[in-house]
Amino acid sequence: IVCFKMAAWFEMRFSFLLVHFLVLVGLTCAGNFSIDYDNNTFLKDGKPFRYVSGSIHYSRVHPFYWKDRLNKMRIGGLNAVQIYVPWNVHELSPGKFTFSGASDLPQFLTLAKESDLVVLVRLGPYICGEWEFGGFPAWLLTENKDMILRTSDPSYISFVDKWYTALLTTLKPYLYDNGGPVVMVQIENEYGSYFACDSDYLKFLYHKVRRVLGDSVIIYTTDGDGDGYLKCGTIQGAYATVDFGPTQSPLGNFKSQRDFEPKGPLVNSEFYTGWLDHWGQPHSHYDWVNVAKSLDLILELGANINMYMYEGGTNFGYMNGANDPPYMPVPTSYDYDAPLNESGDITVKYYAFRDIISKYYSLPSDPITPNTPKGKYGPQQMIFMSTVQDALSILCPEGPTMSTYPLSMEEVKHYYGFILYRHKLKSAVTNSSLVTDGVRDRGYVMVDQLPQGMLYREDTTEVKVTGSAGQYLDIFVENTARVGFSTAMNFMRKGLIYNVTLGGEMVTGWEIYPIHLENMQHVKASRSSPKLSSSGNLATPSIYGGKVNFGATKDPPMDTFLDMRPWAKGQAFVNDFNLGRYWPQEGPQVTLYVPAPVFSTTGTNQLFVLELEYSPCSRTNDTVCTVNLTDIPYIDAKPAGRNIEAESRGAWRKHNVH
Ligand SMILES: CCCC/N=C1\SC[C@@H]2[C@H](O)[C@H](O)[C@@H](O)CN12
Repeated sequence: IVCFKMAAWFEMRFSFLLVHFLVLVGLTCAGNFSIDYDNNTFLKDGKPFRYVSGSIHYSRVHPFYWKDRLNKMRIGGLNAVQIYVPWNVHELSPGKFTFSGASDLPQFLTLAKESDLVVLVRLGPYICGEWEFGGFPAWLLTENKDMILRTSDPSYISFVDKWYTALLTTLKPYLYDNGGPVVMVQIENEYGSYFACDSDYLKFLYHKVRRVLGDSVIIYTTDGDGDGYLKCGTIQGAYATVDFGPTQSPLGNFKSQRDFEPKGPLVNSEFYTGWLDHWGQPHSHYDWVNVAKSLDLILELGANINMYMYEGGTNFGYMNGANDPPYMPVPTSYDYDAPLNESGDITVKYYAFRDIISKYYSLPSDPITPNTPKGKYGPQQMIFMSTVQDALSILCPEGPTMSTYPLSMEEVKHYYGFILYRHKLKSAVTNSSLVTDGVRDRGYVMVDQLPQGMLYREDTTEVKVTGSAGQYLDIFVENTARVGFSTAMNFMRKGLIYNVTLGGEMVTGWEIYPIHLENMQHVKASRSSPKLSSSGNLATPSIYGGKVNFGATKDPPMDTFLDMRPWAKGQAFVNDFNLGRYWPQEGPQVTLYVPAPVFSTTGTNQLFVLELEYSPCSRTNDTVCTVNLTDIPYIDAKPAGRNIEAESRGAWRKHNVH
């Protein structure tokens, strides 16, 4: 308003100066964020500025809670947040872009600005982040299964170009120079850790951003703190930053940044406050004292810092990622042992880091926001509804694709979750070997819905099968995640990706059923029952449902945690919201976070579960057919027994963490 009145006053008196004045006013009203190389600092509106930032991923927090988390981050003493833009939540199919609902990036940026936080946007197109396929949409693999990701491969670049145009035009109004919160944008992600080292690719990304966003926004890169990483991860014109975890000598960690940026602000773009988990591994935990001391040392240097993660959140649905080798999917919880835990609650790290920050900056006067209340709703009655096979007309309304040989999920354009491969036996088999090393990633083998055994990509490629001619041989495959790191990313097809033999003969003639679990709510209770394998530890993958019982309370539904013990492994929904995967017997995650906003406050609420292996339910005794809604999260169970695979996973962690 001030700017407008000033412009109007000038127009009445010196219209010939108006053009010049408006330009001046425009610059004055908009912000300006730049690098002062002589004084090794950022400048925000001409004044030295050091950011104390935290990573939060909008795709991992229910939109209802975005404001709550951002406000807690501000009160925690932060003046900035860093986000990833996952391509696969914004372009669900080629050319169809969405920035709404849980993918409403403009809304998230608006809320960040309202919380007086500037935003560092990590554009991708690759984001790593233990997110499904590192953020890449899986349909890229349908377009060209030989595409070499993260290179100047023309088939890859053509899709990146279209995606970047949609993203950058959406982002432009939110640049700091245009009055928004976005002060810096990152291209790619730890590119120096990738085998390709394709500078033409980085140049393409850099110039694309410059063409759309203009010359003033700071473009940056992030790499591990080693010259070997920055050698291929940096590009002329983009400010090079590094990432490293708790350290007693941060100046040493910053040396590699100084080797590439002799002048300019020190920046640690990922200061690890905790670490990622893998199914079957102990929950990662970083001691808060050690992390706080290191935070203090970094702030004492005057360096800029982004704490990764500050709010980890949840891999809802099928969006968890995986690492390889060996293949190791990450759980639904992305708690990361972060200062704000998965459900946004304050932890000891929050208090500790806030105290450290208060040595350097005065804290907001607001009181620390209380944690959201949690509902302890107790046991929830479930009932068997149907086996997957008996519900195919609902779960796969489009019907099967017929094929001589198995087709991958990408070839039938079904990218996430589950798919059923069916073959009608031409002759009887008795204890015959079914063999394939093409299952991606877990396959449940059945004949006439009777479980025969399980296939797993890492160690089980054979199952003994018995059946009669005319019976259906079914292989129900779970895609447990596409790897989001290393060269392995380029070999990420899912479902059955190689042929199958039975008794030494090639199996030909398949019906292929993509499974749409979001249709579970329409499945009618069937009269059949799941069949139990001879070993007793596998039952026909089946769907169970139950009406949520909140008890006598009149209060609106609260955040709660779904404890699936003693069920084995599967996928859980509340109404049509896909909470994610559960696997309590594998651990370390046992409970699934259920954000309150997924419950209806007016109608009834339903729980739906696809159980893959074994449920406690039986026709004769439904008192045991329950799941539990508790008020306490449990994500650090000790995986049972010696697990060679888990130990080798530990090797990955040692090998890969720089
Ligand atoms: C040498 C590469 C190590 C892999 N980098 C990791 S493991 C945990 C974190 C997140 O994935 C983050 O998205 C990466 O940028 C850095 N990082």
